[in-house]
Amino acid sequence: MIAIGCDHGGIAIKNAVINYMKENGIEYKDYGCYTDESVDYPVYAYQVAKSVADGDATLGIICCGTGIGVSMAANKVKGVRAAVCTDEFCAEMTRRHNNANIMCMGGRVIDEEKAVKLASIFLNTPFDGGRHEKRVDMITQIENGSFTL
Ligand SMILES: O=C(CO)[C@H](O)[C@H](O)[C@H](O)COP(=O)(O)O
Repeated sequence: MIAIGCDHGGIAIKNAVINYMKENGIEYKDYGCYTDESVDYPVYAYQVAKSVADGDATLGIICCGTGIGVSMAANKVKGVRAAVCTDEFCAEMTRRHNNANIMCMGGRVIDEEKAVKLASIFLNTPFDGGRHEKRVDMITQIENGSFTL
């Protein structure tokens, strides 16, 4: 299951990504928001992040105006590696190298077509492992307070 959420700044691209997932039979849970009324992005970022961190969702997508606010909030949840992506290369590399489990996008930065393209790449690209495994483990150690130089 893919967890997805947004604030008012990201609702148009979130809806486009939801349409893509519907068309492709991808199971998802939409944590809101559901209108373009102004809301507070941490409310939605937190719910998607929790869903991924708890193992309910395999991956998550969160959209706000820039993608930055939701990524900051999501990355405060233990176990989350959320990446802001604005292009195809980053959407691919953050899965292959960082094993990102959440992608964040900005509805005031990219259009709906680009958001769908980035989502399809993010959802279909596996982690490369290998040398990247150790580096991702270091991120987890920083998170746990066990990282040493
Ligand atoms: O958190 C953000 C910026 O990093 C998001 O883009 C929000 O969507 C944005 O701050 C909302 O702004 P608004 O002026 O309240 O619509």
